[in-house]
Amino acid sequence: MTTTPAIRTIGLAKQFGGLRAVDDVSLTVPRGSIYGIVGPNGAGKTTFLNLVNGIVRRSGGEIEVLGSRTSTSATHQVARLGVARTFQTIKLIPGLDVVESVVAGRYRVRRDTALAAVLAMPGERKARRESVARAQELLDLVGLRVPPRRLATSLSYGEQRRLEIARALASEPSLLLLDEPTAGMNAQESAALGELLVTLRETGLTLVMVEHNMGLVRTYCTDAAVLNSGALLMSGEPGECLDDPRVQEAYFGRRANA
Ligand SMILES: Nc1ncnc2c1ncn2[C@@H]1O[C@H](COP(=O)(O)OP(=O)(O)OP(=O)(O)O)[C@@H](O)[C@H]1O
Repeated sequence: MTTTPAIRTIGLAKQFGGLRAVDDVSLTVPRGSIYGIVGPNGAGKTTFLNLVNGIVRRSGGEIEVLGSRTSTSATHQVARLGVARTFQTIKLIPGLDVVESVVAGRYRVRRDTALAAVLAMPGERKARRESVARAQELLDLVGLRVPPRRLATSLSYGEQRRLEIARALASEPSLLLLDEPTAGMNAQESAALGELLVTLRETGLTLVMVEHNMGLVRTYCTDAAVLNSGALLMSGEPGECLDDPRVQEAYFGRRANA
């Protein structure tokens, strides 16, 4: 049984010029958790995710992902360890249909090459059939029931968010990082997403989610961390974190005491 955490940061720091976007953050995300990262606007939440998957390089401190030291790793190296990511702004490739959008996410596990695809070699045809079949399974898993040939960008916002998750899952990750997955969703869609996270966790995945929807964090996260001005304010059980007076103060300032 693996005992290394999904993510461990030690004194992690990122400066943009004079701004400390992430400031001395030491955090452990246990495997198998649904880990919520919350905090006011500009707290450093997205930057933290960007540091973990190598989109931005740290200014100081150390990062371990799935048992490997990744402090200086590039995004593709972190991806190869089994890390996938969705973004605050949906990033679907224009012109691709629903199934192709998911297949596009399989690059980490597909062994076929672009040349093989062009030549349509027998091995490539088999790999492609497998990729399409897996894409359809994943669309089912995320509960996206739309015609497979429908253009991805024609889906509703909530559907596109699900499609993004299916695409991220297509790389068969062990750790999925989600940046504000319910942004723009209504209450019903948000709750459905929460249920999806629970289902994904049951498959053995670790999920880390930056989220402004406190109800969702309280209901579905197993653990939470609160960032404020780049620093870790507290971490622990989600309800305890969200009800802590220091966290209320960070969110609402003096109004919390009024
Ligand atoms: N590439 C960058 N260059 C300069 N400053 C940046 C960059 N990325 C983020 N920042 C700054 O770092 C701080 C933290 O930003 P970040 O996006 O991580 O916060 P956040 O907690 O995710 O905010 P929000 O909840 O509003 O998305 C902000 O002050 C932001 O303006």
